[in-house]
Parts: sequence; C-alpha cells; structure tokens
Amino acid sequence: MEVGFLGLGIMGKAMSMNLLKNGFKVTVWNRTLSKCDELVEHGASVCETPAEVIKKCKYTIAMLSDPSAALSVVFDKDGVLEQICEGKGYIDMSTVDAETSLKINEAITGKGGRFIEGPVSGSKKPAEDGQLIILAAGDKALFEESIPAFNVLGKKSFYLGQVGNGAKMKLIVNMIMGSMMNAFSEGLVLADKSGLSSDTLLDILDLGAMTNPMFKGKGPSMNKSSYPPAFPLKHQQKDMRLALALGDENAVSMPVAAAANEAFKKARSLGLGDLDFSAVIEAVKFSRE
Ligand SMILES: NC(=O)C1=CN([C@@H]2O[C@H](COP(=O)(O)OP(=O)(O)OC[C@H]3O[C@@H](n4cnc5c(N)ncnc54)[C@H](OP(=O)(O)O)[C@@H]3O)[C@@H](O)[C@H]2O)C=CC1
Ligand SMILES: O=CC(=O)O
Repeated sequence: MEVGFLGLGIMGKAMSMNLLKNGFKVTVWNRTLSKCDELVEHGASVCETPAEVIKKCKYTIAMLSDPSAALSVVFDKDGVLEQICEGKGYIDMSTVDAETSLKINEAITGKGGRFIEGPVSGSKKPAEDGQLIILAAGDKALFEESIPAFNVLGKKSFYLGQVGNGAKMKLIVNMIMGSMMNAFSEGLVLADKSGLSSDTLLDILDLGAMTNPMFKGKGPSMNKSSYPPAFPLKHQQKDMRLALALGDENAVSMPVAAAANEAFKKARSLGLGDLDFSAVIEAVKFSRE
C-alpha cells in the first residue's frame, strides 16, 4: 500500500517511520523539507509540495500543528486541493476543531475526493510504538480502507460517525488531560513548598485510585524541572482553547478547563511553548513567587 504523509513533526515523523518499517511505501512532504532526509534514509520518497504527494498517492495522511496549518496545506498554492480528485482519499490526523475539519471535508468532497479526520490520543512514545488511539470520522468506506495503516499506527481505531465528531472527541479528551496536568502540577508544587517530598507524593498517587500513566511518566522529570518535548505545550494550549470554544457553543460551563487554559497561556508567555506540556508546572511555581 502506498501512502503519502504530510507533516513530519514529532508525531508525523514517528508515524511515517512506523508505516515504512511495516512495509508501506511512503512518500513524504514537510514544510521544512530538510526534515524529510531521515525518512528518505529509511526508504521514503519525497515530494516538494503537498499537491505532488496527492498526485502520486491514492491515500494521503496529514499530521499538522493546528487549524491554520491544516487549512494552509489544503487550500494554499501547491496544496492538496490542486490534485485531489475522484479515487483519492485524504486523512487528516491533526488535532483541529470541527469547523476546520468540516471546511476541509467540503473542499475535498467538492472535488470528488474522500475525507476522514483521524486525530489521535497518545504522545511521542505511543506514536513510535504504534500504540495510538485513533478517533476517526467521515467517509466510512475510506475509514475501512485505512484500517491496515491504522493498525500499524495505533492499538485501537474508533469510528465516530460524521466529520467533526473525531475532532470534538479529541478536544474533550485533551481538555481533561490539560486540566489533570494542572491539578497534578499544583499538587507537586504544594508538596514541595509544604516541606514534603514530591517524589513520595508520586509513590502515594501511584498506589491509589489516581494512578495513571501520565503522572507516572511525567512526574519524575517534572520533579527535576526537565521538560523534553513529547507533546509541545503550545499544542496543549491550542487544544484547551478549542475545547473551551466547543464548551461555549454548547453552553457547557467549564471553569476548571478555563483555569487550566490560563495556566498554559501563562506558560507560553514565559517562553515555554516549545517544551513539553508538563512545563506548565513552571507557571504554577512562577505564580507563587
Ligand atoms: N506531540 C504529541 O504528543 C501529540 C500531538 N498531537 C497533535 O498532532 C499534531 C502534530 O503534533 P506534533 O507532531 O507534536 O507537532 P510539531 O510541532 O512537532 O509538528 C508540527 C508539524 O506541522 C507543520 N506545520 C506547522 N505549521 C505549518 C504550516 N503553516 N504549513 C505547513 N506545515 C506546517 C510543521 O512543519 P515544520 O517542520 O516546517 O515546522 C510540522 O511538520 C498537532 O495537531 C498536535 O496537537 C496529537 C497527539 C499527540
Ligand atoms: O494530544 C496529545 C496526546 O498526548 O494525546
């Protein structure tokens, strides 16, 4: 199976590498073209524009930073729309809002192509290990044809119905994750400032009902003030912002998420946007200084 892949950031690189390792023929494109080199060393082909990738491949996956990147790759010059046509499928796995997905769906299907959104839950390591959770929606037949690729990329693929449902589900999951990360950060800082060991707090949390892979995975490095980016903080803040907009649309009051969003914004203003989202703990430390 030949697959195109647009966007080789933290996630796209790991995902396209997995496809290559599992026997897929992969043609890649990235805005910063030099990031394609490592994939080419592992057997990928490279194109100079998204349009060229679409022309070459029956199926193309995108993994881009945010709504503006997802729209630009489709609608701008040399973009996806220039070559999408009947018989081709476009699978956008970026985390965006439903409105963005719907715009892309309308444009792709208007040209006779097929579209699904497929945002993923799971970070850099699950992407490297093919253990993502895929939240797909849109053209059902395209979803079924994508299963061989999804089975390489993830441990479970959900089909959620009409376009927009995948985006909404992903934003809800990440809103919960961002709120949890803030409560966790406050607890670690409070333990430390109360004269307690924040490492002991991790041990206690791990033994009880609140044990979870995120606290276990991120806690030890947070206690060392180390935040190598797996999920960049700027993307988590984007997800909080988009989830809050979904709350506005549905008149759902979300004061916890709103406070968490403020902390991520504060962290961005401190220049921490490119670090892991666990660096939000620095905003908690900052606010009490
Ligand atoms: N990292 C994670 O743990 C997870 C991330 N996600 C989501 O996946 C998506 C990708 O995340 P991640 O890989 O971490 O992000 P990165 O910031 O590492 O990569 C972003 C990618 O988008 C490209 N890009 C940004 N702006 C544009 C633009 N205007 N035009 C074309 N390409 C553009 C970048 O290109 P360039 O290299 O040129 O900058 C790069 O390929 C995001 O939506 C994120 O929310 C979902 C689950 C987990
Ligand atoms: O979107 C981020 C994740 O870890 O999932």
